[in-house]
Amino acid sequence: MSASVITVETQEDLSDKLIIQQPSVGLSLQGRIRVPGDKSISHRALMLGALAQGETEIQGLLLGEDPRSTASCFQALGAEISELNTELVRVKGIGLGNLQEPVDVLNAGNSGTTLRLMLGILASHSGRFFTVTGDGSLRSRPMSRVVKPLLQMGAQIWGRKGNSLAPLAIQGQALKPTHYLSPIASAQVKSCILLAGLMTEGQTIVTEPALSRDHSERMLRAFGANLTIEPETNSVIVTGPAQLYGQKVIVPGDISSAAFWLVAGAIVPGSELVVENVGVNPTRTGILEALALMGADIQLENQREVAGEPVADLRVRSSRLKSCTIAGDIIPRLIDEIPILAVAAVFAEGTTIIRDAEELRVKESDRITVMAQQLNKMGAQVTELPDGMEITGGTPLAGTDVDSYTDHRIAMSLAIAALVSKGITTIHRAEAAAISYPNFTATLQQVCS
Ligand SMILES: O=C(O)C1=C[C@@H](OP(=O)(O)O)[C@@H](O)[C@H](O)C1
Ligand SMILES: C=C(OP(=O)(O)O)C(=O)O
Repeated sequence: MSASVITVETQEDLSDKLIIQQPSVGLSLQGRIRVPGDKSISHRALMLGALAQGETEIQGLLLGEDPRSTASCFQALGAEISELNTELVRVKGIGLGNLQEPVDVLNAGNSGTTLRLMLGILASHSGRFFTVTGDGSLRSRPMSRVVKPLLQMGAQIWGRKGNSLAPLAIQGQALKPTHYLSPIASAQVKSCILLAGLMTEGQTIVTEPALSRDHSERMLRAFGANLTIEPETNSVIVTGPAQLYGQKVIVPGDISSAAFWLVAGAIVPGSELVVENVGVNPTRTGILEALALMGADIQLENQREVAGEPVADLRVRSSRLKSCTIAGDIIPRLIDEIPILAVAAVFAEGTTIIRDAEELRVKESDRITVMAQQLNKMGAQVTELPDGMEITGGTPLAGTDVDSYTDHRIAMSLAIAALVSKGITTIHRAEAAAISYPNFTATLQQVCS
């Protein structure tokens, strides 16, 4: 059904206001859509392509700001990367150990994945000096989680606040292998150490308390690294020194981006949407399990494997949602989807509890505080917990002025909440969506018309 009014106004400071007016006649979302390429896989394809011998071809790369940051860092390190597009990006690798010393500071922008994974690569490139930084958000995010294990491997890294904050300076070294017992389940920590282990003689082992996304393991193996996985202990072993060889990578749609449409389709009455070609790697499908617990009607169709990653089309039909509790080992498998899950909980009957998610406090924004404050401004009942949120659903929302705090996932989550809020919602600094989802507003307009 048409009639919803969605406009974007660009401000003098170049930030965007996304204005969403709820239609007076019922809105329902319909159609078949695609979401942009997976952000985690896009970063890794660019990085491994740069480190490999020979050419890597990437289809379906995410053209968001974060992978652009990765591409520009690795260009500055000597890799030849063709113009970024979704059809075909070619990366001419320079081979492990051959990165150039860049003539300027490497800037990871807003991207934690770029900075943390790149640190493992730089620290192990002996004889070269690197400096790395990021935007205001990234410069406030903790880097000690990767600096500490790298120091344990003999790396030389300096930075603000006891080497815990960017900007950081790195003197590349031949590292020694380690067995790192990570206190947190983090794919960025795991991947950083595995990448450092590629050039390190012997067995580098990472053990994490719960399983985090395994895209690095899948892609490293495909590129020729010697990797052993011990699922019973959540451990990965890389034996170095490795050689990587250029590959063909096909990037599936990002389930973290699909999550906005899954929740929108579930909460907007009378909706039916199909999100095609979505990556459904089991280390990422916590959102599907959480929404199923809440009574969402989501079906996986046309399940297949594409270039080493499971893929499916996801059909969602609106339904009455009920509350649930989300905690424990599922958290790393839906960590980026918690802001949109909070929106689902606002429209569910009963009180939803989200716990063990303190990581959200150190993402692009403090996603617990920001989501609670912004949803409460719209009339929701969200209470902050130290490690999550308690959300009592069922109170109708009313549009008002809200702010993304320059966090892409917050901007898009608030836009979906606005579809079911009375009146007009204005989302300030909505341009943040382009970090992971450049054409979000266009797809929003498409499903609403
Ligand atoms: O490795 C990755 O690509 C990512 C890992 C996650 O972070 P953590 O490893 O910090 O949990 C996730 O939040 C981030 O968006 C992407
Ligand atoms: C946390 C995120 O990304 P990163 O850590 O790479 O900035 C995210 O995309 O939600």
